[in-house]
Amino acid sequence: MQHKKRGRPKLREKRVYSSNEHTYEILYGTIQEPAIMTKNTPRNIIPNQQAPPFHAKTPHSQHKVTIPSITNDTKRSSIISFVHESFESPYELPTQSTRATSSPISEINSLTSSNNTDLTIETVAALPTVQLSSIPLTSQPLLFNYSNSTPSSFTPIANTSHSSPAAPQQESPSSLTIILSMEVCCAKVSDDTIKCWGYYPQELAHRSFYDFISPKDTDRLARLHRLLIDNAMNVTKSHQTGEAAPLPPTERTTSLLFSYTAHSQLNAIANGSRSFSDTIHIKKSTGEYELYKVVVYIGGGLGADLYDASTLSKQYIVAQFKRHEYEVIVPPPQAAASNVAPQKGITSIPTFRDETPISADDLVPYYNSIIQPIAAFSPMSPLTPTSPTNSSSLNFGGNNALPTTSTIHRNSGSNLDSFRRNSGFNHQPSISKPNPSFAMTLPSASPKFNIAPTTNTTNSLFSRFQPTSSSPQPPSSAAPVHMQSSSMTVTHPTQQYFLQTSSSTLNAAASAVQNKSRSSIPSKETTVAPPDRKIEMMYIMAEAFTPNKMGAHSKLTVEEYRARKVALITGVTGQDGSYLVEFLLEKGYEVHGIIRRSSSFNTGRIEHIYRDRHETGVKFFLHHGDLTDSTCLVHIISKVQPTELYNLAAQSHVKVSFDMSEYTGDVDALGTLRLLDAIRTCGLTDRVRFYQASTSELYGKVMETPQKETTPFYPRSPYGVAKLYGYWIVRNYRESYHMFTCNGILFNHESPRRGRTFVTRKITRAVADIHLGRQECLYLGNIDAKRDWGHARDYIQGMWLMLQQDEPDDFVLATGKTYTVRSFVEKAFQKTGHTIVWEGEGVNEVGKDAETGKVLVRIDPKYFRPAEVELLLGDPTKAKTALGWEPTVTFDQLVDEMVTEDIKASLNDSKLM
Ligand SMILES: Nc1nc2c(ncn2[C@@H]2O[C@H](COP(=O)(O)OP(=O)(O)O[C@H]3O[C@H](CO)[C@@H](O)[C@H](O)[C@@H]3O)[C@@H](O)[C@H]2O)c(=O)[nH]1
Repeated sequence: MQHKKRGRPKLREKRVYSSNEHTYEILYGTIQEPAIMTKNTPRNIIPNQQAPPFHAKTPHSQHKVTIPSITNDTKRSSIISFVHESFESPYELPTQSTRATSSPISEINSLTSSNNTDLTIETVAALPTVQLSSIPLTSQPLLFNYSNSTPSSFTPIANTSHSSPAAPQQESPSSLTIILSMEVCCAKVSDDTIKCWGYYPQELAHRSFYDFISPKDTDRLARLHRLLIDNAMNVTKSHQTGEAAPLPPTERTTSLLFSYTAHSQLNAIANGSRSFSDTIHIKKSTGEYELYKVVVYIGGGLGADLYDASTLSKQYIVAQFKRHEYEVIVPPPQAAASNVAPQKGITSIPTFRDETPISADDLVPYYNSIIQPIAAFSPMSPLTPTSPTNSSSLNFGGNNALPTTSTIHRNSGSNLDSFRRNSGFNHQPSISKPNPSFAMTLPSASPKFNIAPTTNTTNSLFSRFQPTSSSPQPPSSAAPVHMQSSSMTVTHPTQQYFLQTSSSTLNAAASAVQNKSRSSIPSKETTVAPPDRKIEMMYIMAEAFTPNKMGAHSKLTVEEYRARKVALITGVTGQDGSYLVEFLLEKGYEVHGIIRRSSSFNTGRIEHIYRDRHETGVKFFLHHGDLTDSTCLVHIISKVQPTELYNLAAQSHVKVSFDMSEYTGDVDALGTLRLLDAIRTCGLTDRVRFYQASTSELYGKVMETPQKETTPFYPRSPYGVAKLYGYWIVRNYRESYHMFTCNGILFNHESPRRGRTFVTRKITRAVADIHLGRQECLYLGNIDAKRDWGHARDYIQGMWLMLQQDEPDDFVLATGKTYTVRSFVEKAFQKTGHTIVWEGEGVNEVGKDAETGKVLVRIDPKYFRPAEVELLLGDPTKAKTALGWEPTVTFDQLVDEMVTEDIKASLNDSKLM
């Protein structure tokens, strides 16, 4: 699933903010409402503070939280420190006002490490006073210790009317609700996102919500996510006796119902379930971040049954966001030092300190302590108690530490009770109140509760949740969920269809569709997913091309289509490609070439041909592409609509193929297949003639001499083997799909444009440089290998001829003469007046200048190949007979031309290639 790539972030990331949002540092604590010090407040580091294992629900009132401030902080650039933590939340979203008792920023800045000072933050929300433990200075944000001994010291303060510097008055709504899948992807999005965050709802739809929060808050969202999932699992576990609760499957929960069920109804369905809260920075469309309080709880419905683990994935997450409003008053520095002693009875929970690795298991006690069955007060639950407990008592039993997590396993079936027994953690966690706006009539039995029935029981279902008249937020769930016909087609992108289709295929489809006006794509094809998705997508692509070129050409007969004379060449920047471009342009073709993207210039051989496409009469075009990328191949072929396709691209160096065998196979073998498939995909099977650059390397350890079309193949390198695949897939597609595909089995063909790592060019360039005094010696490998060398320009014509025949076939192109590398060396040096005499044997053999005795040629075993092709000699009879093709350049002429050109190139220090 694409969105999963972004994935659930690691819990532990660096906490120091340093992005375009602000520069500040989060201090993790678990006061019920986040306490925030904002802009221009020096960064405060609150060490050794432990978050409470949960937060007991208390009535909303004003309380004071005392936080020690830290002194001598050298990182003055930090702007904001605040404390927030995932915690169980009341359903409502009370506006929070937080302030610290007065202390100017300058005073805080002047504090020293030996003069720790408490910073008191008072919150309007209901909170016990938190006494902080001692403060060994640390640069890491720590969690609070939380003591049950302090509730009596709650200090209500007068409500403050200070406005938040970080939350200026805005006209946009300050709250909104989003329905998320259980994988935290946006399933249904409030229209208010445009006003609040600047996004159209469609921009969020089906995307991971992680995309829209500050990267530094991903761990917070992850924790909320974890809490919800654990909660759901706990419920399931407790009702599936003897069975370990499995994790919900990671299938997306988006469904038709999200599309056709009102937001308010989805929201209301889950009303009353357990909720958790945190503060999270939302990344707005402007790139700015804004702090929101988010309350999340699990919604039901869509066929879900809370007590059936198999339906866990059909739950969804209701996320309510409210712009966080706060204010800060900094306490005087001298108020600090007294409240730093650690207190007995403090229960610490695992912290998220950067320096202390924490495992998921470390969190189990914490989760267990705060998680209650979400079914307890959920309308989904048949077990909702009739008189929920409101109270919350804390008794930490004097334990200062949680039990080892080895005894408590999230999924091991251990339960909260045993944990409490073992740990002395005798807390009866608070239980979310049911929303008072609901008067529920619950069944005595435990029927499965399906919010999304497929029958018209929907009405009766919702009749159980009639809102009271006094409800401040009457849910609209009284109205039935409007079910849609199951035959309805759906196109939203989270369908399994899309999940199971490779991204490259989808991309290909998308880019192809760009070439087609939407209206011309039959709606049937865009909305119905046939079994074979890839093929279907390809058909869509092929269909998509019709308005552009194929549309114009589709009415042409095959002959008329071919008369357009449009050639597409892969490997256009190579020796053969460059000659072929010239040849085809000469013949009146429109020529398109595919070039690989490269950070260095690789177009030296075609620069003299290329003209800007804005000039008039341009018939040569280049396209970026790669044989390893079928998407781009489909795209290019669809655009170019070639009549002839020449596949000259390859990793063509035999020696290199031993070092890069997989890549060679990918490009040379599968690349050929991709091209052929791309032609078919574009619906051009009977219109494109295909030339494959096969090679005499297929003969390898030759089975007969000379080699002809019928000689058995015996490749001797990864290159040869890959080319063998190419050869056979070309024949196979010819036979299977009646494509006009030809293999040109070309023996070595050289020219001044030959790459300098191939032996002929290596020799002629060295001869030129030695002749000009620019090089001392030429190092070679096996100089006794024999090759049938022709001139590339001759062979280009042979390629073209193959595609002009009535029937596709395979042809050998060769000179019928073979020479050793040694002979080539001698001939080349002869051109510059040096006669080579050979002395020694094997790797010690050297070639000396007969006149001066200077060693001009040496053997370097590094150029030996693991398996050598010793002899190649082609029989071009068939080509001569069927094509009328004959080589025109002799061996002597070839060497002469190459040496001459290399002397020129050396003189000019040409960067020809
Ligand atoms: N490249 C190279 N080859 C050397 C050297 N010394 C000796 N040789 C020998 O020279 C012969 C020719 O080598 P290359 O010029 O690299 O060509 P190739 O291996 O025959 O392959 C070329 O021709 C094929 C057609 O038969 C093509 O398919 C292939 O892509 C490539 O162009 C080989 O037997 C090789 O071992 C050296 O220093 N470099």
